[in-house]
Amino acid sequence: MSDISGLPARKAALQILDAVTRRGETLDIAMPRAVGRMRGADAALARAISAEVLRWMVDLDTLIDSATRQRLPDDAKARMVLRIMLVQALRLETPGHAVVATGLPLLAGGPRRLAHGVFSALMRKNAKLPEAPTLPENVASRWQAAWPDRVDAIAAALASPPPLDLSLREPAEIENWAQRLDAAKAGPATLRLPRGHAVEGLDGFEEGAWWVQDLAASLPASLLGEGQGREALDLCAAPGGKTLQLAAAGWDVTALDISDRRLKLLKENLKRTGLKARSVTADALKWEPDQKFDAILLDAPCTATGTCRRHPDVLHRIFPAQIGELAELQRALIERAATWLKPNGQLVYAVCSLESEEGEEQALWATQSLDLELVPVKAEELPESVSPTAEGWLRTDPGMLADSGGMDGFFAARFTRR
Ligand SMILES: C[S@@+](CC[C@H](N)C(=O)[O-])C[C@H]1O[C@@H](n2cnc3c(N)ncnc32)[C@H](O)[C@@H]1O
Repeated sequence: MSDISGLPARKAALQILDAVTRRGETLDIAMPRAVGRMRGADAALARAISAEVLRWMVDLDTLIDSATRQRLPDDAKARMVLRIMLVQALRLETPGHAVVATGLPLLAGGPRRLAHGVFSALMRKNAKLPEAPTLPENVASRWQAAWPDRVDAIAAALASPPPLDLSLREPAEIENWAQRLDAAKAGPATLRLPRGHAVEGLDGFEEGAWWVQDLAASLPASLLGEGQGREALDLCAAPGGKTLQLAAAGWDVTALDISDRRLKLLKENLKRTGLKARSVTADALKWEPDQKFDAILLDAPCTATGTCRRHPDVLHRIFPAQIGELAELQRALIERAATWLKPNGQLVYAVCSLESEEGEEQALWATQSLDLELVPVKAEELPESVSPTAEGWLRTDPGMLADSGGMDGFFAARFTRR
C-alpha cells in the first residue's frame, strides 16, 4: 500500500501521534523512529501533520463529532485518521483528493466508508477551524487558574509555529548580522527570522557566529552578566544554548549533564562556535564538585510546556503526575546547587515551563526553605519587550511579543547565598 505517493508520510504521522497520545512520548523521540530513512520532504510532512494535529486536536474533534451520529471513541483509529485528513485540508492546504487517497488506506480493513463520509460531509459544509486552537481541558483549567489574564493570548500564540531566533556569539556585532541575515533585532543579542529557513544554509552558520535559541531561552543566562574569567557551573547544560552564552560572556564554564547523547550536541556546538567549556557527564543528584562557583545556572529538567508552540505534544502528555515528579527533582537540584555557591555567588534557576509549580512556587520555596536570598531581576537587564514581575522574577509566555512572533514561556529567578 506504500506505492501511493505521499502515503508513507501519513503512515508515519499516524505512528507519531499514536506514540505521543497513547505512550506519552515526545514528538522529538517518536519522530525519528517513525520516519526511519524516509526522504527529507516526507519526514518534514509527517512532522508538520503530527504537530498540526496536536495543536488543533480539540477543534478537529469538535468537527468530527459534529458529523458523526455515534461518537467515535477518543482512542479509535478512525478518529486519529480523520484528524490527520482534516488537518491537511484545513491547515496544510492539501487538495481533498490527495487527502482521501492517502488517508483512507490508513484504515485498511477498518471503517473507510465512515471516514470518507465524515470527511466529505465536513468539506461540503465548508468546515473551518477557529482562529485560535482550543486548549485540551486539563491544560485549559491549569493555565486558567495560573494565568487568568494570559491564557487566551497563550492559546492564540499556539495557532502558528514560532519564528527562528538566533543568539549571537558577539552581541556587539548585532547590526552587522541583522543586515547580513536580513533579520529583525528581537533582543540585545537575538536576531529573528521568519520560520522555514534551513539553518545550516544561513550566513554565519559554518563560522559559528550564532546558534538557534528562542529569545526567552536567552534571558536566564544573561541574568548572570559578564564572567570576566570567573567560574560558572551550567548544571543541566545540554544541548548547550546557555553554555555557549555563558562562555561568550567570558565565564569559565563547567557544563554538566546526565545525557551523553545530548552532551555530544553541546560539544559540536562548542566546536562550531569556537567557544570553550569543560563538559562533565554526571547525575547532578550524585555528583560532587571539587570547587565552589561564582555563578550557577540551573536550567532544570521540566515539563517544557512553555515550548508548546514548537512542541505541541506537551498539550497531550503532561498531567499533574508529571508536573509533581519534576517539581520534586527540581527541588532536589536547587538544594544541591545552593551548597556549591561561593559566598556572594549567584544562582539562576530557570525552567521553560508554564506551570507555576515548576517556576513561581519553586522560587518561593527556595527563599523560604534554603540559605538563599532573592536578587530581584531589574527592568534594565531585560529587553524592552519584557518586564520583571512584582516579586523580582522573570516570567515570559508565548503570548508576549505576539505582533512580532511571540516567545517561549520561561520562568527564572536569581538568588545569592545568605
Ligand atoms: C532544559 S534541558 C537543558 C537545556 C540546556 N540548558 C540548554 O540551554 O541547551 C534539561 C537538561 O537536564 C538534563 N538532566 C536531567 N536530569 C539530570 C540530572 N539528574 N543530572 C544532570 N542533568 C540532568 C537533561 O539531560 C537535559 O539535557
